[in-house]
Amino acid sequence: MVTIEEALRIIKDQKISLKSEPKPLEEVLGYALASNTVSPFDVPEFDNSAMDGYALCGLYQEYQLVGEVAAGDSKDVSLKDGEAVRIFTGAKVPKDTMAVMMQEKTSVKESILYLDEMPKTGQNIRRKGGQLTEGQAVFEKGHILNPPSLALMGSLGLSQLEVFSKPQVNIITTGNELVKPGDPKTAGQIYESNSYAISGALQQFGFQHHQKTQIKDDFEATKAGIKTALESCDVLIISGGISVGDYDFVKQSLEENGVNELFYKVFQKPGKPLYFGRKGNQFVFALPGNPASSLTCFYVYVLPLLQKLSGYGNYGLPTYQFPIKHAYENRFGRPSFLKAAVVDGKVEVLDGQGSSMIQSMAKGNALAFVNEGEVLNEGDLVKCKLIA
Ligand SMILES: Nc1nc2c(c(=O)[nH]1)N[C@H]1C(S)=C(S)[C@@H](COP(=O)(O)OP(=O)(O)OC[C@H]3O[C@@H](n4cnc5c(N)ncnc54)[C@H](O)[C@@H]3O)O[C@H]1N2
Ligand code: MOO
Repeated sequence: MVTIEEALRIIKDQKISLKSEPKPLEEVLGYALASNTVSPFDVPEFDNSAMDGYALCGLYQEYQLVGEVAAGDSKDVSLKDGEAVRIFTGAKVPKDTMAVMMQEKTSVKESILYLDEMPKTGQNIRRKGGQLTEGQAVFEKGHILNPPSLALMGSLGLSQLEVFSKPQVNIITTGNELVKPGDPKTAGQIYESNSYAISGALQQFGFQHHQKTQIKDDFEATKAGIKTALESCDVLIISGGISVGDYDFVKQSLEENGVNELFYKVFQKPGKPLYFGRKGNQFVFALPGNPASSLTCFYVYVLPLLQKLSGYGNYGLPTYQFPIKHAYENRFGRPSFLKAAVVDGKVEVLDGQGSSMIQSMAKGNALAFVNEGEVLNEGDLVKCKLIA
């Protein structure tokens, strides 16, 4: 049995080699960049107008109107002192423009432009290189591409990026009692639900599973199922069959498939019988079958590994501290990730902390960490991971 810290440290310390691939800009959200990016040109590339209005040459309150420049116009307009042109947001400002006045502060009579106020030098002009200059560092290798990053890369004209590949994930669920939702079931059977939670949590963080297999509680079937799954994945996530029952065959089947144990059992609730192992460059998590245990272990342990394998520098859900809404004592005898709801900046520990209870987790949005035996008073700060 290891502590939570030891388990996380073992995951963090895994030596891995990252793969990279070129991908189109449309498909790189959530990927980490595999190389540094510098700006190929100044952004913006030319002085341009921040407003719909008038580009002014010289600083006066009256000008002779001599033409128009729209966004995208490439013609070179030159202005003489005392002249102005109609201009629109994003349009290249004529050479010698001193300022742009927004149209709401102007009036025009017979080609004479009148300003309601004196313009100021540089007013409403977005300068060449104002955001980035040619050759300037934009992102370092490892930067995780979020929507504004995609906009920035697009604005640099980059249609394809070199990113770290994401791991291929397979899922196995185990249990004779499990029936696919929608299929008929008999007494003693239940509907299989963990794979939907795991697959959903994968999607929540930009991953997806490749194969999903359901295996009966049978040693040979488990061994064969694991062998097949390991033929096509970087990370195998198994749910159930990892405890000490007579029908829990996962651990032995992993050993017989050449998977080396890195830890088994974590001093925590839920998810005590969690297993983590490695075979070459492949990793295996066997998550305890109880629905809340399996999903909690996904968020706390599986997600950081998947992100590390995707080239993330910082991985795992961040921890935030919130004051607790009510007094609470952890009487579970183990450090606990409690199903909780963070609302209006306060955390509430929800009813229904059993490892099989998924309803409370579904209605909440956080895992609140409370140490073994810890006694909290209303307002005390609690470490939380937000899961929704
Ligand atoms: N003698 C002991 N018994 C148990 C221990 C222990 O230390 N000693 N640990 C308990 C804890 S803690 C957990 S968690 C479970 C984990 O057991 P397994 O990983 O072997 O899981 P199963 O026995 O296969 O299933 C547990 C529970 O979850 C339901 N389940 C399983 N898979 C699914 C699924 N895909 N969808 C929905 N529900 C699922 C299953 O029906 C069981 O009710 O062991 C305790 N026992
Ligand atoms: O620790 Mo067990 O994982 O669900 O209660």
